[in-house]
Amino acid sequence: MKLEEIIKAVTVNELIGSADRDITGIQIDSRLVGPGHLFVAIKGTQTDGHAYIQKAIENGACGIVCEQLPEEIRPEVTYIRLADTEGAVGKLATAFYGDPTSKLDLIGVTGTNGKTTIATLLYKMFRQFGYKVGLLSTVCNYIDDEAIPADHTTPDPITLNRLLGRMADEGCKYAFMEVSSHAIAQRRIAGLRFAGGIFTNITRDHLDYHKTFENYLKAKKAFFDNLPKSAFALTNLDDKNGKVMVQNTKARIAAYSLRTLCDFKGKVLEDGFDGMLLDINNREVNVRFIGRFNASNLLAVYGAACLLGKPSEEVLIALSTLCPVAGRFDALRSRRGYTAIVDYAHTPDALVNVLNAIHEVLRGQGRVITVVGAGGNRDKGKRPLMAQEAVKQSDKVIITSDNPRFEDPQDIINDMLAGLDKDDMKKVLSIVDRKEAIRTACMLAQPQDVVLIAGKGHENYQEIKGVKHHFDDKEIVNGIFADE
Ligand SMILES: CC(=O)N[C@H]1[C@@H](OP(=O)(O)OP(=O)(O)OC[C@H]2O[C@@H](n3ccc(=O)[nH]c3=O)[C@H](O)[C@@H]2O)O[C@H](CO)[C@@H](O)[C@@H]1O[C@H](C)C(=O)N[C@@H](C)C(=O)N[C@H](CCC(=O)O)C(=O)O
Ligand SMILES: Nc1ncnc2c1ncn2[C@@H]1O[C@H](COP(=O)(O)OP(=O)(O)OP(=O)(O)O)[C@@H](O)[C@H]1O
Repeated sequence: MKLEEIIKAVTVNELIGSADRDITGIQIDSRLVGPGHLFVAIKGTQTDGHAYIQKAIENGACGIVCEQLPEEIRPEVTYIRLADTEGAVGKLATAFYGDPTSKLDLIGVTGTNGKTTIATLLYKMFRQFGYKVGLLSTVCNYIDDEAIPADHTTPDPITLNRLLGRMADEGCKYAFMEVSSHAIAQRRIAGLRFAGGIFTNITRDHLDYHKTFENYLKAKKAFFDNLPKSAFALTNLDDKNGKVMVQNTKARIAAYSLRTLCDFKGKVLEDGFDGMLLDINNREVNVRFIGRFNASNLLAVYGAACLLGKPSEEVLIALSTLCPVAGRFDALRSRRGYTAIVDYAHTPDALVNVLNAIHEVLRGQGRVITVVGAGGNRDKGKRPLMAQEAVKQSDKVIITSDNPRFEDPQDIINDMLAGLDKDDMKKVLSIVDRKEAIRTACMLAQPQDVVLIAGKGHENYQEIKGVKHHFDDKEIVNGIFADE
């Protein structure tokens, strides 16, 4: 593609060299640059991409987008100076990858919890309806049935547009994506035209990055502020910031709730460890999901599907066939009679919700044994809160490692224990080895009990001192069940 076509997408302050060049790739990382690429220098959180301009040229870049020109200007390179490269890169990538969101309907899901669940269920549902569909999610990205490993909730703008470009080229009619607050703040989604946005909820999280809850809220809200008029903005009225989230949007507002009468109103009529009976807009549907928060997620899925024009009857039928997303309230039954639930509740609020859901179903007929940890090198403030919430609603708590990254797992456990008093400690064991912790919880369980394995057991690995080790909570539980 010609450079002049790409840079039409942004306001250029200064152009040095020819814009009549063929561009074969676009990069924000000099290490990925190849011959004929356009390199965009971004001031990041760790380093300044401007320091790598010469490296990018050595690797073959023929165009440089920057905020400050380098001292050495080379005749064989075109330099494009503009005011804000971070804000521009998404727009440049969108232009380079053929404006994918003009060819498919992109729906973004944002909020502290529920993004993966809702985006994945919409992807599954629309494939059931017979469409080719894309998914961009923390667990894995999909271009229809092709799985592409994910290393972010929302990828960097180049990867994001490349994936969306492939989805459009391969005939996907819809793409569902998780939109993280980091991605909004860093404008990874700039240049994309959304057909819809869904808000789940907002509670304390990611304050290591956003610093204050207000900044975190502002980042999420910016997503809705920037939706186009043609899009829908589907919000959750059960969250206290549900209305605030959409107050400045130009998009068509719709709402879902388990409490208030609105566009998509639901109610839990019956619940058990095998599923729930829901009432959605006065029609009953059996679903294979557990917990009120999942009823809320399913309402969002229902609402979004209806807003995308699917008949409500068809959507209800599809809802009844959907299965839980791996590791999201995954209930496993032991031959000894107890239930193990693997859930990636990794915020205090998610932990409260999961424990509430377990108690709603247990109705005092069994005990709850919780295995919980907290991730390393992230928001330390939530560690004592996780321990406190676990203790409040469990009969026994085993505090253990949970993706410690570069930190010493024992230090993280100590931060969690610091939130507990002497009485709390009577219920608590700490076992650093996560496998051993799960095994001990299962050993302690009696028939009727529930073992909750919570915390972000980072999908299928644990990063310990920077090295990733395969680790899958569900695999461990199935191994224990096999030995029982
Ligand atoms: C703190 C943070 O969010 N950082 C993100 C940010 O990188 P950065 O600003 O820190 O980049 P930097 O390291 O300072 O480098 C600046 C620039 O120099 C470039 N560079 C750097 C070195 C070099 O040799 N050559 C070179 O060109 C870099 O490619 C970059 O363009 O922009 C990058 C591109 O989009 C992201 O990959 C990176 O994510 C880091 C790896 C990360 O871990 N982010 C997490 C916190 C994150 O984004 N999480 C959210 C949600 C998680 C959740 O909900 O649980 C997500 O969406 O995944
Ligand atoms: N609507 C909800 N309200 C509160 N908690 C929820 C909700 N949906 C899911 N959870 C809890 O959060 C956990 C993570 O769910 P999910 O992966 O869907 O969220 P997420 O927003 O994608 O988070 P992440 O991107 O960090 O994985 C679930 O296992 C459950 O414990």
